[in-house]
Amino acid sequence: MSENNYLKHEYFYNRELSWISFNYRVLSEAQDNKLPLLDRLRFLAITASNLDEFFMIRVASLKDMVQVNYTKKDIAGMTPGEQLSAISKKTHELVHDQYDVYGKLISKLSDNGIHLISHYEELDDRQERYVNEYFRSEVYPVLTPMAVDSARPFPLIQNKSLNIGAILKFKPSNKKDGNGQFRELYVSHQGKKQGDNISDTDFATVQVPSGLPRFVEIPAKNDGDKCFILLEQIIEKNIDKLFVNYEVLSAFPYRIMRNADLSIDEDEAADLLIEIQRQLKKRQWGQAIRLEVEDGIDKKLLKTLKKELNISEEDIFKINGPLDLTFLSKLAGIEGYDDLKGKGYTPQPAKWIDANKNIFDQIKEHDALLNHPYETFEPVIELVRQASKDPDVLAIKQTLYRVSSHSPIIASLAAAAENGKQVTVLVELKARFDEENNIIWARKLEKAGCHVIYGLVGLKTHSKITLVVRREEDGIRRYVHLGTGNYNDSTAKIYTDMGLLTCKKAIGEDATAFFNMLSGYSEPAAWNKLAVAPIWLRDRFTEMINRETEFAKAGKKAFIKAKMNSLCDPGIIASLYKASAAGVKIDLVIRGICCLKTGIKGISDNITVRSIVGDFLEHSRIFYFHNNGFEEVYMGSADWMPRNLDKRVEILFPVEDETLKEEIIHILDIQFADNVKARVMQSDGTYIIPPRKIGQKKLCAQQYFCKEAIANANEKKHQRSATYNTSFEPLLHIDDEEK
Ligand SMILES: Nc1ncnc2c1ncn2[C@@H]1O[C@H](COP(=O)(O)OP(=O)(O)OP(=O)(O)O)[C@@H](O)[C@H]1O
Repeated sequence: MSENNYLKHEYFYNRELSWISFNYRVLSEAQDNKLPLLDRLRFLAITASNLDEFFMIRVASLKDMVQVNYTKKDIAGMTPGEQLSAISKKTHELVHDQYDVYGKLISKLSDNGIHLISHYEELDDRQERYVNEYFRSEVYPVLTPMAVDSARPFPLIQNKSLNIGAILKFKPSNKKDGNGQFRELYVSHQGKKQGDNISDTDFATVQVPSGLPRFVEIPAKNDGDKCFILLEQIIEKNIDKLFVNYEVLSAFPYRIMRNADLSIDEDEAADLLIEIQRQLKKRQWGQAIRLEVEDGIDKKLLKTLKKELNISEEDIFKINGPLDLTFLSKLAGIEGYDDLKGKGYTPQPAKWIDANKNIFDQIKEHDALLNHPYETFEPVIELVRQASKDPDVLAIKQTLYRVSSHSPIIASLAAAAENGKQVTVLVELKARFDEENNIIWARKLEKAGCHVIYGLVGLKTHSKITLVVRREEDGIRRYVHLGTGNYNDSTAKIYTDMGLLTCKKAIGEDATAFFNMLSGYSEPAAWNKLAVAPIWLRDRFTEMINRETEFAKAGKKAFIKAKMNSLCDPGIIASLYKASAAGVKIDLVIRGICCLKTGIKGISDNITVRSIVGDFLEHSRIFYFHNNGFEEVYMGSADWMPRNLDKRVEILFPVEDETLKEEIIHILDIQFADNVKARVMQSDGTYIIPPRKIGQKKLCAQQYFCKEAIANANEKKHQRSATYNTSFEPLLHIDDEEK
């Protein structure tokens, strides 16, 4: 059967619904009462920010399709309209479940002495005085109350902003608050008289300032407790002070989400930077696609919002709790309360690289594998830092996608340029939601004398590669770092990513060709080792999958193992189905979206899919092909998604050193053995905790790797000290008591 026979709608899950199922897996972490309370709060916040992004990008894009009457079905056979209906139903359920969890967590927090005021009526006199004073001194000066009437149009409400809408009634001549002369003047200027419809009730809105802390600590009722109130509650309580001469009939918070997708026509944009900056301004005012309001909101207020924001019923979310739960991530970091938090983890010294030694000597001796965040990101920072100072280094080239705000890598690159080295930085400006930040440091690098290039027009450069060219006794040597995650030292502490440090000639030559391709558009005749998207990578993956199919057909052992964030490429999935049908065993760890269905008779019975959601964000992309016993292991920046394979510049690189290869296979195998955080996809698309056989121990892959990294670091320490016995028992299992 050809691949096309595997492209039937019934063989695929819709990607958006699969994503919602992923966010449910994150939510189930927030529901897990074995986890520390504040960690659960953090997971709940993640589900909220994930959902925001989902609406702004995916839902917005489907809305665009519906608007232009695009009715083409997706791979699962759903039109954009059908997808939107299904998404609306599922996200309403998800939000309901989020707030169910929220209620439970808040009540548990309260049991532990951390109280979050849910309505200002709960305040006692002392707290009320505190809140009113806080409003007067900190909040009031920042607010901009905006009245809406026939002469003043509905203001542009910012994307993701939290606002308070109010229905007001004019109170003429209230001596205490002024006598209403200004209002009368205004009314008369409109040619209206007192008592005309404008003076009856008005709508007004005020933005909850995003620059002020979302939650404010106030005196607690009991000694030793902590008590917080949300900023919108403080404003709601004092809203009459914003609208003197009015009676506030009702006031409720609301939040809107707008279409934030940037579809920059890069072919036409003369200057990419200017275009992005222009788009950034525009983003604020995209079409409203979601309105969140408090359950119980005044009907008249809701009607006004609905009309003015031009939003349909299914896009309105009535919420039983505070809007925008992303504030919980900050609350989860509250000082003290260590008993309510996880133990935390400090990335350990890397197994293969000693921070105190010359990094080039070490890479020359042996390729090095880095396993973040279990091992520190320091060797990557150190590579660029030492290169910036090393008199023998001639050039540094690096792709940068998302960096931390005070990136030591940026500082080293700038220092290298100032030290007279050729520094070329390929900056990907279009990393979603990060554009403004990216422009700032790109300019900083340019000022320092780096060649900053902005990638290929129309193709996002998602690869993570660094090349250091060094003059050595026997000639020029190229040192390369290749990774699965961004050069971001902050996220490297919480995202699981892998890296390879090597000075193998073949990879060094490819690295040079890669940068020349990006800066000079010169296409190499052939690559030694790397497979690069968008031209070569899809074919390479397909060939390697098909090769396993052929081995299986020939009655040989055939095995594919892969780990990635998302799998939704129809072509790759069809190749996997074909391979499975031929007898190839395929084990996949897919954290997020997975459009592949397991358990289809004769199609995917040999495929297993599991997802791991844990304290660290699973982010590495690893690929294993049995290759008739000549095992091949690859890592890279690309998921099996059309955007990665066809629209981005991505790199897949092999790990050829036998010891490192074994390490990676071991890393994959531990993830396949996880029976704590893993969830296994069932043939109906649900995910379940893998059942444990009697006597089988619990194994949590992330905890396992933490312990292994600690054990490796200890072993290294012991080796250095002559007084220590060097024998060491590697940790093999997590204790049964462990969560
Ligand atoms: N432990 C966790 N579990 C689940 N989700 C998490 C966790 N930690 C962070 N996140 C969420 O994951 C999001 C980032 O995931 P994503 O796969 O989009 O990463 P990325 O760096 O954008 O990927 P890419 O390499 O494709 O650019 C964050 O915005 C955050 O909301």
